[in-house]
Amino acid sequence: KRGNIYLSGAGPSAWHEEYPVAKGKRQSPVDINTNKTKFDPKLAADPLTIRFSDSCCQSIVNTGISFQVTSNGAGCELSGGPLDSTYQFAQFHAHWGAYLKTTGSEHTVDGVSYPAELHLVHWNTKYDDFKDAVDKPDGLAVIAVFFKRGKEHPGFGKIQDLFSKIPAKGAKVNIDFEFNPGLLMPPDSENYWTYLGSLTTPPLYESVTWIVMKEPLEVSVEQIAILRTLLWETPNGVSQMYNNFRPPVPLRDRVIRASFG
Ligand SMILES: CC#CCNS(=O)(=O)c1cc(S(N)(=O)=O)ccc1C(=O)O
Ligand SMILES: [Zn+2]
Repeated sequence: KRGNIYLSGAGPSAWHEEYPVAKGKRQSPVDINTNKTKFDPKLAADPLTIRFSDSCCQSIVNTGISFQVTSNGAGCELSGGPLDSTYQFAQFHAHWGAYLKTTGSEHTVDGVSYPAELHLVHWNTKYDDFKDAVDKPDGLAVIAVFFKRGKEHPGFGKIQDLFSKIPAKGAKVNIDFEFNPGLLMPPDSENYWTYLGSLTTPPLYESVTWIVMKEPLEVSVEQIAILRTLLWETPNGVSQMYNNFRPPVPLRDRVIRASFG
């Protein structure tokens, strides 16, 4: 089915046909070559301030390419570090791979993938709203958190319990319990890499300041499998959602800065 951007045609490698910016100068994701990152003491001097609240997540929707927990952003703001203004939390979603595969994340570290990657999307409050910010060069800031297999993460499990209620594209349910997205930050969220990039799905706007946490978050192997119980449309009908990630693209003329030495 044409609707599936990862499975229709040649997938991500064909996106440039409809979205020429796919071959642009500040596309995402990228491989983070830790020998070429540059420690920037300014990032440590003005620490990234990540504020979330218990009441900021309203609903969860199946977007057809991932789940998306949406927020009105109340009390959830991001500032400091590489950011010159305050960004407000809008939604989080994830990307993941296939059964028994090690791929799944979008960013890689020294060529190594994680099984999944969480994205917490924020928009620059200098603009009127998300829609106004989404295509501006400083419009969005996305925190990326790698998932690695380990101990169970009960907090994320509460979100995954809702997956069975959103079986198809467009399905949406309210979140009627308190969920603080701060639970999804790794224990140490001072160490991150940052670079100027883009959305990793069409329309691929070059509007994202990426903040990639160095430390992954542990979730259980069962929780990684539960991601694949979400459903999406494919050329062969409705099936399990997996491999909804764009592989890394060339870094071009960019340097990835590190908040740590
Ligand atoms: C118009 C437009 C737009 C972008 N929307 S998004 O920032 O929520 C987003 C961001 C990303 S990502 N992977 O770049 O953070 C992926 C998917 C989405 C989405 O629409 O579902
Ligand atoms: Zn994403």
